[in-house]
Order: sequence, then structure tokens, then C-alpha cells
Amino acid sequence: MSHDATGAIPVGPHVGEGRAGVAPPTLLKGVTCIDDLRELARRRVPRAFFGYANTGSYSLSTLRANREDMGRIRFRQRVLRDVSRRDTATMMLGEHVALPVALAPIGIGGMQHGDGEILACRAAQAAGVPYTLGTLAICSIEDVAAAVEKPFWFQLYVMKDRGFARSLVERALVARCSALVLTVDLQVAGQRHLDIKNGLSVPPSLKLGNLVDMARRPLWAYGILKGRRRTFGNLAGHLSGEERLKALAEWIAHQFDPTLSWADVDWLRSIWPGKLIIKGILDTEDARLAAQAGADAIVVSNHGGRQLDGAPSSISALPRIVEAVGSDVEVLFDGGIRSGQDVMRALALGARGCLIGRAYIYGLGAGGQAGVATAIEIIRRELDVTMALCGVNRIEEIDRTVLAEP
Ligand SMILES: Cc1cc2nc3c(=O)[nH]c(=O)nc-3n(C[C@H](O)[C@H](O)[C@H](O)COP(=O)(O)O)c2cc1C
Ligand SMILES: CCCCC(=O)C(=O)O
Repeated sequence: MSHDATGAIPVGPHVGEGRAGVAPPTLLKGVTCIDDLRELARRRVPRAFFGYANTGSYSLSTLRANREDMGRIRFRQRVLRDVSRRDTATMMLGEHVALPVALAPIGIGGMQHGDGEILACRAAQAAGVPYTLGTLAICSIEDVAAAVEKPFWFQLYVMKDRGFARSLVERALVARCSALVLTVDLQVAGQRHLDIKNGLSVPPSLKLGNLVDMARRPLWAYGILKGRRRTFGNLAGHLSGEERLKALAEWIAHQFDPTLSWADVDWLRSIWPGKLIIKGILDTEDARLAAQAGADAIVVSNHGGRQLDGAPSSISALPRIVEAVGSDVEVLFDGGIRSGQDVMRALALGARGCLIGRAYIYGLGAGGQAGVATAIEIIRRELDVTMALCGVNRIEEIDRTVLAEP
């Protein structure tokens, strides 16, 4: 990505950007950090959808712990170490990446912007990082595959209808997805009070209060109306009339299969020949079982504080899991990453790479493809400067020695 002489992050339309994703050139003006993107998204995206992205489950204690525990980790500042040859590029799951970051699956997060998944995937591919399309995405696997140039990762939620799960895996194969991300921490939904208060339903409904709110966000409404889809693209034909318009948790209870077990992971391993990532591991015993089940990678994650309220922050769970399985599987991390400094913290504690959720969702809501590109670029620059000030040139040099003594 190019920068102007002042070092400002580019804000104009990007090459190949779809019409719906063209951000007005001034929209991202003045953005210097992920918090700025969040505040722009708050203004631009309808309340119910911004709230869905921003919130967590129950008392929000785990959502908050993700950020609080992250912020407590301090770096060891080093000087006079010739940091002129810095490079944030590395490998994740055998893929070259421009920085050790992938975009996390975000379900109906596609409602942040018309064609949200396509725009986010294009921004990720232009920036040289993997993109994960969710089962519950608005744009389907085929929509995204037709609109982007490179393979992406596909995230699978296993529903009661295993034939449907198999068909999703087959569609991901046909679309040449480069990894299957099996999410295992949401067979039963943690309640998000805000979604209930906002009347969020599956598929998203247009109630009067929400319509009034949407009418006050014309740019968002225009993007959604121009977008290819307004409801779950991957589930088209699978949602019967009876399953329409349920509250989020009610819909999950109806569709998702709480019997899911390690035997199903064996089954998936047998029908998916590519890289398998198990997402939602927070316990060392589960991490060992995932390695035994043949996972190529795990994501240490508490689902961004949206599931088990009272679970530990994912950053606090990371070191023990790395110690238990770090030599057997690639350990990826997510939860609470809002800066390049946070990526550095997770790498220092042994993660091979990080998934970012809200950090790019805010960018998507704030400015479509340019907003996601801005989010990734902010994190890349922050990581680069943090590496310099900690005295390292390469990602592979990052370990606990970059951290200050507690
Ligand atoms: C709006 C939203 C939707 C999400 N949807 C999914 C999903 O469909 N599948 C999944 O595996 N994880 C989902 N997640 C969890 C993210 O993949 C990721 O684990 C989490 O956002 C990481 O925390 P962070 O937002 O603090 O970066 C979602 C998260 C958010 C915020
Ligand atoms: C439709 C709800 C499940 C999507 C999801 O994983 C999340 O919102 O965290």
C-alpha cells in the first residue's frame, strides 16, 4: 500500500473496489487508530448492527478481560540495535503473509456494509493477509470466490443437518478455500443482552424502530441496497419458512448441534483434505485433543468475549496452551487485538499469528474496503514501530525476551 509524503494512510477507493465499497474520500480523514474507526462505524452503521459487533455476552466480564489483560503486558524497550532491516512478513499455515494477521470470521458482521465480505476479502488480499469467510456470512462462498483473486479460508459451523455441513465443506473445496476453520465454541449461544434489546433476529429483520434508525444512515442503506445479498448467502435454500425471523439465540438453539464432539472432528478431517484450524480453544486438555485429532492449527479464543462470560481472557490462556501443544500444531490467537502492539504481545507469548475481529469490523462499517485496508495498515505500522523500539527486525525473533519483567 502506498503512502503520501506525510505518511497519511490512503483513504481513496482501492483498485478493484466494488461500487458499494467506494468510501467517500474524506470519510477516513483523520483516522489514526482503531478506536477512530470504531467511532466512525458507530455513527455510520445502524444501532442494532453496530451493537451486535461491539458487544459481548452477559455481564461483558470476559469481553473486558480480553482488553484489560492485554493492556497489562509491558514491553522491554531496547536501543542501539540497528533496526533498519525490519520486515513484518512471515508464514502462517504455510502461506506467505505480509504480517502475522488474518481476518476472523464474523457471521452477520457483513451487515456492517453492503457486500461486506467481498470488500473485506479484497482488502485482506491486497494487504497480503488471509481472510476467513464465515458460514453465517451474508455473501456466499461462491459470491466471494467469484469476486476475489486468491483463495480464502472458510469457517464452518456444524448444524444438526450433517448433510448440509458436508455440502458446505464440498462448496469450500470447489471454491479452492485454503483452510477450513472449524469453530467449536458456539454450539450453544451465550446471551447478548443488547441484541435482545435491539430486536436482532435471524435473518436480520426490518422492524419499524430499526427502519427509522437505518433511514438516518443513508450511506449504509445505499450500500446494503446495492449489495448482492441481505441475508445469509451460504444458507440459501436451507432456511425454511419456519426458521425465519427468530431471535439470534433461539435460532442457534434450533439449528446448531450441541452433540458435536471429537468424533465429528475425525469425520471432518476425513472429508477435508486441506489445512484444518480448530477455533475456540481455551483449555490445555482441549488443545492436546485438537492436536491428536489432526488439526494443523488451533485458535486460542473465547469468541471475542461473546460466549462463556467468566471465561479467562484469551491472552491469559495463551502461554499454557503454547507450552502444551506449541510444537505439535500452529497456535493462532484472537481476542482483544486492537493494535500492532497487541499483535506483538500475542507473538511474544508464543502465538504464530493473530486473527482480528472487531478491529476490522469497525473499519468495514466506517469505510467499506478502504476502511478494512486502513485497519490492517494501522496494525501493520504499529507492529513495525513496536518491533523497532523493542530492537527486533524479524517476526521470527519475537519471543518472551521482548517483554518487560512482570
Ligand atoms: C460481530 C462478530 C461476529 C462473529 N461471528 C463469528 C462467526 O460467525 N464465527 C466465528 O467463528 N467467530 C465469530 N466471531 C468471533 C471472531 O471470529 C473472533 O473470535 C473475535 O471477534 C476475536 O475477538 P476481537 O473481536 O476482540 O478481535 C464473531 C465476532 C464478532 C465481533
Ligand atoms: C448468528 C450468531 C453467531 C455468529 C457468531 O459467531 C457471533 O455473533 O459471535
